[in-house]
Amino acid sequence: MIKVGIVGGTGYTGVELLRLLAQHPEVKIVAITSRTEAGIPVAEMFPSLRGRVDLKFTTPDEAKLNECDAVFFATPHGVAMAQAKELLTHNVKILDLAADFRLKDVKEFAKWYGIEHSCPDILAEAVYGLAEINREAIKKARVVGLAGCYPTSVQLGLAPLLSPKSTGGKQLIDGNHIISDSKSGTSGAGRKAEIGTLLSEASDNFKAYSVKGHRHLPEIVQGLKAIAGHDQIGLTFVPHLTPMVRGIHSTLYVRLTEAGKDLDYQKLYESFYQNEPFVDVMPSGSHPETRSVRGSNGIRIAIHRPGGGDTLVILVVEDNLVKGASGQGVQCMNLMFGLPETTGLTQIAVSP
Ligand SMILES: NC(=O)C1=CN([C@@H]2O[C@H](COP(=O)(O)OP(=O)(O)OC[C@H]3O[C@@H](n4cnc5c(N)ncnc54)[C@H](OP(=O)(O)O)[C@@H]3O)[C@@H](O)[C@H]2O)C=CC1
Ligand SMILES: CC(=O)N[C@@H](CCC(=O)OP(=O)(O)O)C(=O)O
Repeated sequence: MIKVGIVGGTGYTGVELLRLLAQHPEVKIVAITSRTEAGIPVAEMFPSLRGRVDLKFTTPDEAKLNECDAVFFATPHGVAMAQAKELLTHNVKILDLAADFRLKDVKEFAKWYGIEHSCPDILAEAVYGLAEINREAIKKARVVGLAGCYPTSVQLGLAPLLSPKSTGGKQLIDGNHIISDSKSGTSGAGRKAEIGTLLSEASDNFKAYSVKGHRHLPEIVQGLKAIAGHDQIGLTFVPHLTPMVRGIHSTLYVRLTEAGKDLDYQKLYESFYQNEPFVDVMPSGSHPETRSVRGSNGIRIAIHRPGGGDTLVILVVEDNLVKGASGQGVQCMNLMFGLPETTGLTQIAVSP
């Protein structure tokens, strides 16, 4: 059994990790931390875990994280990098749900996250945690910086149009003018008390935010450049807050080039994702719904070419807490420990 610790067990991604790992046949959860709830039984705080998780929250200092095989950080940005060195000296593998190990450029990290990176050497060896793109590197990684929630939907939605594996090196789209119109449920903002996510503020309401620049923009651009193998990427990314709890819906708009006008994009996507257990390319003309992935590690994609014109519209849905966070983490952990990638992740979505 893989001995797993979770730092930040009271947040939304932390409790989602508990839900998934408590059902994982190869995992034993041995430590779960909370500074504010230390000493409280996990199942008292989350009755959904009664009879399934028999642990109490401990402070991060008391938790025996060095004795784990893997530690998940479901914490704010900056926490994982402070503990990474110590854990690595004890051969503990690290999976960070925050952004400490995502952006490779430390100046960009400081600019967007407002903190200096404390371990650039570990950042240099860390692998970006998006299994469909980076599978082989994740298998060998000691540190994985799991992809962000919005970035997962945008990168997987665009990868077949940019990756030389499917384009054969041709520029099928104008990479400098990509638009991502993305919407998230309120759980994306975490469990902390904030006015914007109060029921009376967020329900019966809909708005864009961070149009000037969201911290996921550099992460998505970095990822798209890596997928494409060139730097000609320009992205307009506009996130929105929707009155739902879980789910992300990204609507992606791209302009086809002359070289890309005569292709069958349905076939291109189906072929690119044919062996991916968590990516469902829906039949042509579909309109995927967020509830079709709610609680599952699936991501559903549909391709449209309105009026047969030069604009391709790609619709992508995922559960931000599963494929956008904790499920992605378990998928990467499976790869790091040589397990079948779908182990513990075969839940069907809760729909309706
Ligand atoms: N919500 C989402 O959809 C997604 C979130 N993420 C990322 O995952 C991380 C966790 O997100 P989320 O679960 O939403 O956050 P929450 O705010 O819901 O939870 C944060 C957790 O971290 C703990 N924590 C806070 N500060 C510290 C600290 N300094 N040291 C140790 N533990 C700490 C908190 O417990 P306590 O204070 O009691 O210790 C709490 O359990 C964030 O970095 C977020 O950006 C990534 C993808 C999607
Ligand atoms: C709705 C909402 O507020 N979403 C969050 C993003 C989710 C998140 O936690 O970001 P990471 O994936 O980088 O960890 C936001 O826009 O800041």
